[in-house]
Amino acid sequence: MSLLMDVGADGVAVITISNPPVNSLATTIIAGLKEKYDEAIRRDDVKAIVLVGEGGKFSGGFDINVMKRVQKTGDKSILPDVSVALLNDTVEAARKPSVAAIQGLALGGGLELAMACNARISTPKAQLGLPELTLGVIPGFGGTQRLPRLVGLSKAIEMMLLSKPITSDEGRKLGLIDEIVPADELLRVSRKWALDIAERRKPWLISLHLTDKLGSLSEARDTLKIARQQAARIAPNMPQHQVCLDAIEEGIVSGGYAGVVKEAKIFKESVVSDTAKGLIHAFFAQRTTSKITGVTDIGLRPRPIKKVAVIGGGLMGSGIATALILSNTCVILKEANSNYLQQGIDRISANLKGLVAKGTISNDKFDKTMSLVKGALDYSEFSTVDMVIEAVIENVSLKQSLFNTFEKECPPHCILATNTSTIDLNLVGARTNSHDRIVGAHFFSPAHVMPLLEIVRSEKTSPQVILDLMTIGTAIKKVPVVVGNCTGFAVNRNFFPYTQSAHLLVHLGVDLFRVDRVISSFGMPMGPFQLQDLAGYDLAVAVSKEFASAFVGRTFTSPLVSIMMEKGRSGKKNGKGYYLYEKGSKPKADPNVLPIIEESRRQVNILPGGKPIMVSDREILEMIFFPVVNEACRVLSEGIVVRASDLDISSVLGMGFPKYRGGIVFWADSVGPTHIYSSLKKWAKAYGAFYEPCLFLEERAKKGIPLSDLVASSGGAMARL
Ligand SMILES: C[C@H](O)CC(=O)SCCNC(=O)CCNC(=O)[C@H](O)C(C)(C)COP(=O)(O)OP(=O)(O)OC[C@H]1O[C@@H](n2cnc3c(N)ncnc32)[C@H](O)[C@@H]1OP(=O)(O)O
Repeated sequence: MSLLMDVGADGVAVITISNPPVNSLATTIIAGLKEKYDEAIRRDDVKAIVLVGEGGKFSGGFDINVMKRVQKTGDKSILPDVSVALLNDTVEAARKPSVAAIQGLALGGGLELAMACNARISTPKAQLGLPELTLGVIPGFGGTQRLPRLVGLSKAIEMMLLSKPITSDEGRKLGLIDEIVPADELLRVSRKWALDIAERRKPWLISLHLTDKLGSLSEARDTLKIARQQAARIAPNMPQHQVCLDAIEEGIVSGGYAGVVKEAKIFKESVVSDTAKGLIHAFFAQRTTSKITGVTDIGLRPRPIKKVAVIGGGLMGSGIATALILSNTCVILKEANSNYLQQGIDRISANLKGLVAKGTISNDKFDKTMSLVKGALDYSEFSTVDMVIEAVIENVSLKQSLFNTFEKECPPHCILATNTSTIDLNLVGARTNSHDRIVGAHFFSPAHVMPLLEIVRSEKTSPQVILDLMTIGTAIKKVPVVVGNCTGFAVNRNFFPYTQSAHLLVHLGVDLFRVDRVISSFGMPMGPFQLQDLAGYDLAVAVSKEFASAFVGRTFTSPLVSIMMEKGRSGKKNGKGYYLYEKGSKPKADPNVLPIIEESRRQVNILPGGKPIMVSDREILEMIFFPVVNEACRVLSEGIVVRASDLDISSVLGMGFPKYRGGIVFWADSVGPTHIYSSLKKWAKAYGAFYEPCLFLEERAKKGIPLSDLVASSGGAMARL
């Protein structure tokens, strides 16, 4: 980490920020910037200043580790005073102009630093944005004030509220960037701009003083009002959106400086909010998944995977193939007959057309991408593939025979992966001698959209194979999480009690639609019953049987889905589930389901004293999620994941657990293991073994140890991996 200042014969001081990999603005960098500026302003041989980032990136923003430290210690005084002391009083108030020379990216505090300069020169395609809201904080280095003044209020609000970066080319059109130049011209042109401003050949603009793009006060108020309504709709549980608008409004009503002061105050408060704690935890958790002891730290290098065979062109296989070809990997799609093969190719084509319709890819890219997939009815080309991903139905003997064939037809280096969501890897590979290269590649449906990839390893899977799959997973834009081998792996196993506890509550007399409402307002994308409508009832029945046999004594089997099917309801598939589905309108709760629920309640007959239980919304939430936490504890204690934060990120990306709550284990620790344990114990006594807390949870609750602290575990944890 360093900050160098080099003063040229032309009188331009070039200050280079160097803090790999993204030149984040660590506190020492910020202190160094202040020192270098003071020196540059003092020195007679300096006429102007150019700021640049080392290694092709301007800056990825304020060092997020500092915010994490504040959250841990509660000590806000370690947050440096950047917006007033550095940017306002030093950079912008200097007698010598500054130019930001931007390459690669200028995000968050990085862009804010650039906006305090008097001009910004950029290379093409640099990413510019203020993504602070995704971390639960607001821009805190003047971004809420300078961005609206440079690009206009509406665009600035859009960039901040959606945390959506723009390219420098778009920035040039908007007025954020003054000139686009090739990388090898960046420094020369930036120096010239700096001297031109110093010598008044170009205007000396101070972003905070600009007002021409703000519009009238009444227009601004209307824009802010609409933005507030949108924010309330898209981010109901996230306060940072509204307070960001408060800071913007202050600057418009009372002037830029007042806005900067208010923004700094709100920023500091937002750093310690629960939302920021959850989102910053998730930021690091997601990046930590790429570090696996014994795999990524032993000097192995990923082997190139150029060609992949996908077996089965059904929903999963075609989704996986789509994800691969979208990232330029050649795919051979193997099917059992030409009819199925055509259907598989059509599904891939439909997936891509969906992306064209959304504007995600162009028609040209569609053609190029489709040309990367080739259909096959035999194994003649398998001798050239680097990886096979089997995505056929969950039938053990079919899979065994396929893997036996792969072993014969594929080259010895080829990775043999299965997309099974349930079957033991050792069983899948039982008819091979290739256990070291057999691995689970568990995608989530739709596979070309869902970001999570569970990489399932058996005790025999080689580190090289795991590393290769992690690498291709990242290349196809998935977040790979390495997990151990067990029924349901990490995500499905962890979340089976979610649906079951929802069903149990309904059979204890709680209104089904109320359960869904409580869970959606907690932040899940939809309630468990609406999810069941969407996923399909056949799947619900099959999965429920699977878990009932794997986890004897801690499952709840509900007849409700079967009765729904008997009554001609199949969920969203036939438009009639717990909800009614009509094209163009939102799902409507169907009151005709109530007699079906009554019938199911009669069959199960567990209403205490024949009467429905009385529970608050908070209790509903806890009765659904505490059993999930309980299973998470078992997953942790069995070492199915290497650290608790992997389960957090899996729950967020695989199940839609609200990211701003940090993931399932992080949330559980914020609620407190003691409360979770005692609640489960109480419900186990009243309603049965489904709620019985596991030993891991009991131990942590009694000793006051956080669930995420695996080191403190008394054995068991990580034993498998
Ligand atoms: C007051 C201010 O307004 C507040 C702020 O500025 S808050 C910060 C705002 N900036 C951001 O939100 C950007 C966050 N970073 C990113 O989105 C992405 O890292 C990126 C687009 C910059 C680069 O992405 P990519 O190349 O895929 O690399 P990625 O793996 O994400 O990051 C590389 C490393 O840099 C770290 N990093 C990235 N941005 C960082 C930051 N702002 N602070 C600290 N570390 C950061 C990551 O944790 C990761 O560390 P690791 O190698 O130890 O796991």
